[in-house]
Amino acid sequence: MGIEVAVEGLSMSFGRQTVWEDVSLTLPAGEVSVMLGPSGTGKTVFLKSLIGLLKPERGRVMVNGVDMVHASERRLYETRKLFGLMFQDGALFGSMSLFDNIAFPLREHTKKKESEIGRIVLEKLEMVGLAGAETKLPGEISGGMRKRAGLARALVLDPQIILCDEPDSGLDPVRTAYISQLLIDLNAQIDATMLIVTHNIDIAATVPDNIGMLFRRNLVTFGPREVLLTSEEPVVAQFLSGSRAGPIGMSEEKDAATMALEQLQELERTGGEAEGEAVRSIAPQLEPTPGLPPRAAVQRRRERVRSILPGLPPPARQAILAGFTEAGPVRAGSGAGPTAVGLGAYAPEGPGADPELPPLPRRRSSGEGGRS
Ligand SMILES: Nc1ncnc2c1ncn2[C@@H]1O[C@H](COP(=O)(O)OP(=O)(O)OP(=O)(O)O)[C@@H](O)[C@H]1O
Repeated sequence: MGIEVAVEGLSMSFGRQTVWEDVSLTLPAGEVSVMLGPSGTGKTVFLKSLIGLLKPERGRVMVNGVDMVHASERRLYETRKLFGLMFQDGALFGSMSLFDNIAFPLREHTKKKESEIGRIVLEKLEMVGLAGAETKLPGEISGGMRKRAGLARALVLDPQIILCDEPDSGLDPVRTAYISQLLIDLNAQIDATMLIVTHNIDIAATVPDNIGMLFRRNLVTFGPREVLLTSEEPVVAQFLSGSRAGPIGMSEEKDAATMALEQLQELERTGGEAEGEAVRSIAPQLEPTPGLPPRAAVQRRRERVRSILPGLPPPARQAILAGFTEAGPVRAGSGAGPTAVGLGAYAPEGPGADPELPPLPRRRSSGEGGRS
């Protein structure tokens, strides 16, 4: 099972520029969390701070008893092995084949024999739907395939925490739906704690168990997905509806006069109806592809959320309780949820299959799948 990541009072500045301050949250073990936020609010900086690549000036990041902010280089090096990091662009070495790129962490950090390395690399390539592409160079494949290769590389050391920086950037909506499904499938298979940084509302609405949002140097919210998805906070409502009316401007923030004028225009346009209400129905969460095991995190989360239910806002409470009584999450392609509309399940295998899209994951046993 994945490891919990506890962030306590974290503040980060570059010189006189405060990126965010006093951020506290816990990524629950084995659950999938998303961090949203407009451009430039410090999502990538947050991700890098978790793994100790950047040093916030205050606060702690506790992983397995190690504080990633203050630990010695030796302890950091050891603890980083628990992490798999998927960079925005895949961060592959252009002159190396996919095989060598994915084998790189194994050759650097382990003493495994080449035969064992080969077995692991091919297994991870298959997990991300890239079986057969091992001899390709990064320049010979699409952006979506490069992202999946980056994910395969993040998996080779069997991480217990996976950090994904904008897995959807540069991808069309169909490829984004595939990567969403892939992330849920991976969580089902390895039960790792996952944090995904993204602007993408479809990913946020359908993939994670928990969602947070950074804005104006603060963590606006972090908690069960239903809390943000039903939130009436103006910044959240604007972000979810993709509207220009609200506190988020072209350069992240707007002045008060511009906001007041926009609110007036919006009131005139809608005749006073609350902006964004139409998008407040919650899309069902994706579930693993049939044949994969159910996500172990689902049951753990249910118990965890039940224990904090009384302290949550009423709309979130209602949505959570409704979710408890419904049949459960859906898969991309089932027709439910914004990402799912019009998509098939995974691409077909065999002749004529789209080489850009992953094949159906290998089935573990015919009796598994679905949710108990
Ligand atoms: N190494 C660095 N040195 C100085 N400033 C930095 C550094 N890294 C990031 N920043 C600044 O920190 C701020 C947050 O950047 P970050 O890339 O984390 O934002 P983001 O929310 O991930 O944005 P986007 O969604 O556009 O990728 C930006 O103003 C950026 O210029």
